[in-house]
Amino acid sequence: MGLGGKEETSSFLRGFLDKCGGYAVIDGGFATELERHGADLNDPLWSAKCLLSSPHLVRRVHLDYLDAGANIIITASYQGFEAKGLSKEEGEALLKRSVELACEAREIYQDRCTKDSSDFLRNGRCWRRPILVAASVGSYGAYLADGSEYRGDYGDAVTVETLKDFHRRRVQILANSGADLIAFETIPNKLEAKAYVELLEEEGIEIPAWLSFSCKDESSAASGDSMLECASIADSCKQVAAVGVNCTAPRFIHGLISSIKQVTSKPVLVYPNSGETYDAENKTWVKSSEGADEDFVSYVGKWRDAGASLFGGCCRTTLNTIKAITEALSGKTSRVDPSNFADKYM
Ligand SMILES: C[S+](C)CC[C@H](N)C(=O)O
Ligand SMILES: N[C@@H](CCS)C(=O)O
Ligand SMILES: [Zn+2]
Repeated sequence: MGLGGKEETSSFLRGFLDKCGGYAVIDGGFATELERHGADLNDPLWSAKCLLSSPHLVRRVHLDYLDAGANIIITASYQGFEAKGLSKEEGEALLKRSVELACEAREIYQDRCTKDSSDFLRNGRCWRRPILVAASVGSYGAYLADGSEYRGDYGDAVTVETLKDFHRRRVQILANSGADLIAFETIPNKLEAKAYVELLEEEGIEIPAWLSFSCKDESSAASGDSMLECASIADSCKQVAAVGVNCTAPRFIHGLISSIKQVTSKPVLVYPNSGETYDAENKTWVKSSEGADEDFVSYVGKWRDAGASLFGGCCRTTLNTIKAITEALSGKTSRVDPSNFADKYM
């Protein structure tokens, strides 16, 4: 979906949201769905393991989220691959493959809509609409595989320069992979936000990006850095098309949207997790002392009223979460009527 420069980059997501009827649906927990299909992700590569062992499953999960109503599917490139038993070349090929698989799923979905419009009429599964592929870049903490994407405690030895160097190659590759945007996900601190913004500028990245933070309460990123500061850093960069929060307990989302809205007019995205806590040692999720709130969909209307415009789910959310979000938004917005979408957008 080529863009013609930074001016277009900044308005790209707004145009997309207009086409979606004002609000867009992001997919749900990707690894969670892989595990539901039997994938064992107890591996340093985590969900990226399936790019090697079961690419058909990666494509299938993307397709399932499209069937659930997603407008944006996020690639399986979340976990950094360096020094995880792969050569540099193998790691780079895997990054490209992650985008190809998502693009293939989109193509299959769109072909199915074209060829079998009766499918749409029969069960509402297939409905032509704008769909973007977002290339995931998980934080440095994700790569460390010790749960530090939920703490942001990288230590004094890690600087903005360290982080830029760590992320540079992955960002260059994903920017030229055919993805529509880069999803910087689960960012736990302002240091990494600064590194991403500088990297986007230094490398002259021409596809848009979003910056999405993991947070520990209603007003702070996981490290304790203020959300106001984190979102201001994101706001300062032209290539950043949206700012938001992911893999965070639903109970904090409303306050976080208010903080973000105070410092930016860019679109706000939210894709919370189930409210459980990640146990990095065993690579499992445990009930939080405050309880899980899997069924957060009833809050989507309130989050929309607070100013968010992109909604999805992160870890431990499922196809049902995304179906319910799609339903909640289509009941309340001017999302395009599927029956005349083709005339307008295809
Ligand atoms: C979003 S977390 C559940 C991803 C996995 C983590 N980086 C790990 O390797 O343990
Ligand atoms: N896109 C990633 C985010 C993990 S926090 C996933 O859904 O697995
Ligand atoms: Zn998550």
